[in-house]
Amino acid sequence: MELGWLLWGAAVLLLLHVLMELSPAVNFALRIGFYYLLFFVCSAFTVPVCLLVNGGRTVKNMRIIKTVVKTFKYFFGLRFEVKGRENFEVEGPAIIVSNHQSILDMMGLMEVLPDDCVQVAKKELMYAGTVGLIIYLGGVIFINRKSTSSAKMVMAEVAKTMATDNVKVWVYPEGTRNCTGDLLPFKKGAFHIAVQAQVPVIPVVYSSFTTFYNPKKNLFTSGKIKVEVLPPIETKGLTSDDVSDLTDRCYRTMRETLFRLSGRPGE
Ligand SMILES: CCCCC/C=C\C/C=C\CCCCCCCC(=O)SCCNC(=O)CCNC(=O)[C@H](O)C(C)(C)COP(=O)(O)OP(=O)(O)OC[C@H]1O[C@@H](n2cnc3c(N)ncnc32)[C@H](O)[C@@H]1OP(=O)(O)O
Ligand SMILES: CCCCCCCC/C=C\CCCCCCCC(=O)OC[C@@H](O)COP(=O)(O)O
Repeated sequence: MELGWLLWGAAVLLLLHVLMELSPAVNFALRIGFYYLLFFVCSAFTVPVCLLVNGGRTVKNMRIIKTVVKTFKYFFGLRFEVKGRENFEVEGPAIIVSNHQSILDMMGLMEVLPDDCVQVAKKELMYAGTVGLIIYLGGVIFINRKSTSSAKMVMAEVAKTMATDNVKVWVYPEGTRNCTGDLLPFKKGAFHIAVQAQVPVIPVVYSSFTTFYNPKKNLFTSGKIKVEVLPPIETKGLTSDDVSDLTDRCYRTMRETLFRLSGRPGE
């Protein structure tokens, strides 16, 4: 009986292997499906740990989440090469901005995430089952992208509380995923809060995923991701009139860095 189950298991694994070899679409679906499953299952196990250790919603839970998510890269053969970590060592709060290519960014985020740092996320993620629950417990700030006024109100509140809570805030200024190897124009929310709170902006750039990950081409192989944490950009003395310039400056620096890290000639 047991031998029968073993043979069935081996046959299913063999079939999956053959299908993956034959069809890039199956290969992609299985790998990305496994990625989702890891998040879903690990979140379910991590929720009680966070509740037991820290008692509820707090940024301290991010340390636990980070420890778990940092192991995921080994399943997918991904390597991160990080430079400039020392640039996170500013005293007090800061706004961290980075490029956002795909859901795989969650591994890159956790690879470099400094302590006491919360992220701004679309509110829909709160309803992603166990993942929603764990990111709620981690202190993630949820915004409603369909309502500019409500998103701005939440961001303004963040600008007020980040100093008192002494937290850093991680924002994806492109506002959505973009896996083209370039940057989308930046939204200004992150830069408004940096100026309102008079805290530095720290840009973080991840090299393009396009050589190993492309959902349109069913591509998802192993690969290396270069990450650079850039020097903080000060905002002391800046006013709301300077937000556009600050946004442009940050965008240009990050775009140049993205192209350099991705081995793409600049424009
Ligand atoms: C153990 C297993 C664990 C499993 C889990 C593992 C890992 C997960 C753990 C944690 C990770 C969670 C991280 C999740 C990542 C989620 C990523 C996302 O969800 S990205 C999408 C959401 N983020 C954003 O959208 C941020 C960027 N957007 C903005 O900043 C926007 O500006 C906005 C504030 C959202 C508003 O956007 P909207 O399109 O509605 O308007 P505009 O940007 O066009 O702005 C209009 C106008 O208003 C001005 N403005 C904007 N903000 C402000 C402000 N705060 N104060 C004043 N004025 C503001 C802006 O400048 C425009 O005016 P003008 O055109 O004149 O310049
Ligand atoms: C009972 C409900 C069950 C729901 C089950 C859902 C299971 C979901 C399981 C795993 C989800 C893993 C998601 C990890 C977090 C990904 C963060 C992310 O990258 O979000 C994208 C967002 O930045 C931008 O969104 P868009 O590009 O604008 O779109």
